[in-house]
Amino acid sequence: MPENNNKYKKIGVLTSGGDSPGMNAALRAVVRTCNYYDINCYGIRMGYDGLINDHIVELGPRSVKNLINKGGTELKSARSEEFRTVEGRKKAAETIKKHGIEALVVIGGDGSFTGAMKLYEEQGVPFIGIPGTIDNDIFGTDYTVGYDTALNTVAEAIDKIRDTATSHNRVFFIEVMGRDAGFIALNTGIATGALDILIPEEKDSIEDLFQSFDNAKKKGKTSSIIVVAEGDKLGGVYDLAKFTKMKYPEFDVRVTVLGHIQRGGSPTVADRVLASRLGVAAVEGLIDGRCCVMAGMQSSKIVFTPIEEAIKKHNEIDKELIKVSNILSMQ
Ligand SMILES: Nc1ncnc2c1ncn2[C@@H]1O[C@H](COP(=O)(O)OP(=O)(O)O)[C@@H](O)[C@H]1O
Ligand SMILES: O=P(O)(O)OC[C@H]1O[C@](O)(COP(=O)(O)O)[C@@H](O)[C@@H]1O
Ligand SMILES: [Mg+2]
Repeated sequence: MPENNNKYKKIGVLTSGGDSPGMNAALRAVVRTCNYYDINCYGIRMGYDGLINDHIVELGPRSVKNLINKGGTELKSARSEEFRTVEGRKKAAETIKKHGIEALVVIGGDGSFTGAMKLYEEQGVPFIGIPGTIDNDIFGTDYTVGYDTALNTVAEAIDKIRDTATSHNRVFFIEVMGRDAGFIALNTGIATGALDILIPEEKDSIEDLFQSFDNAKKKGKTSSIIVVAEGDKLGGVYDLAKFTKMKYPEFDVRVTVLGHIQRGGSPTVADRVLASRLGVAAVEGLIDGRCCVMAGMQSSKIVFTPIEEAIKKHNEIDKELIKVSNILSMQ
């Protein structure tokens, strides 16, 4: 029998915040690792709402069969307003106590980790986080679970838009997800040969955008794709399209908002492997007595990062990527 130093007998697992492809693979890994170490695993449905409302089911290795390839989250997710209150978190702690759950694995993003930290500080419930969000906006891991799948979904969609953009000599503004982060926009922009990429981390100006159009005209380009992160500060895609049309009345401008298709679909191999490794690491981390950390992957190695750092610090946008995009798009 493998060693379970911390003597945990019951661990709960939940998915919270925006779902992401690979959350199911992480769940499967957590459940099966618990079983390996002779720990009973409890699935909490609907994120923190499930803790508050006692929606808890015991999960064994067979309960997570046929899940590794499925998008979404079998446990379901929620953005729980009640959990943001001290009262809500008290109710959550009562449910945890009632079931004898001793620690949690929280699969989610920065918001979910903030909530878990408060639950620990106020109610003493230990936890380890697994970064599950398409946004890749969490410090302490090179990639979050779901990001790679989202990149591929976006690239496939933009490739299709390129076909019609080229056929009609059109300019397309394409909005991709990322409330506060430009990772999806920057990487898919490079991958799809965007003329310009607008992200919240960079100070863009409309003049810079117009300069890209002027340059494209000079180079003889007849259609263009501009990838815009949802959280870009310059304005939304519709305003950008309007201003562009005002400046260049001869342009045939269209807008596509890719929206929630970016969050669905079967996870890529990279996401499945990442989720599986982090799921095992999270349970083993708890067994080793770790708390209030996030299991992440840096340079292909498991790294545990204090949750405050994971939330507060930010993965910097790699300036080299911006340079690559600029060099390649302006030729
Ligand atoms: N400051 C906070 N205090 C307590 N709970 C929070 C806080 N921020 C987020 N949460 C909880 O975590 C949930 C998920 O957070 P959210 O920001 O929506 O997604 P993500 O975890 O993907 O970033 C919220 O709905 C809420 O229940
Ligand atoms: O599905 P919702 O609630 O409309 O949220 C949309 C947001 O969720 C995300 O897809 C993921 O964000 P989180 O991981 O923080 O939940 C963002 O990119 C997007 O802005
Ligand atoms: Mg978030």
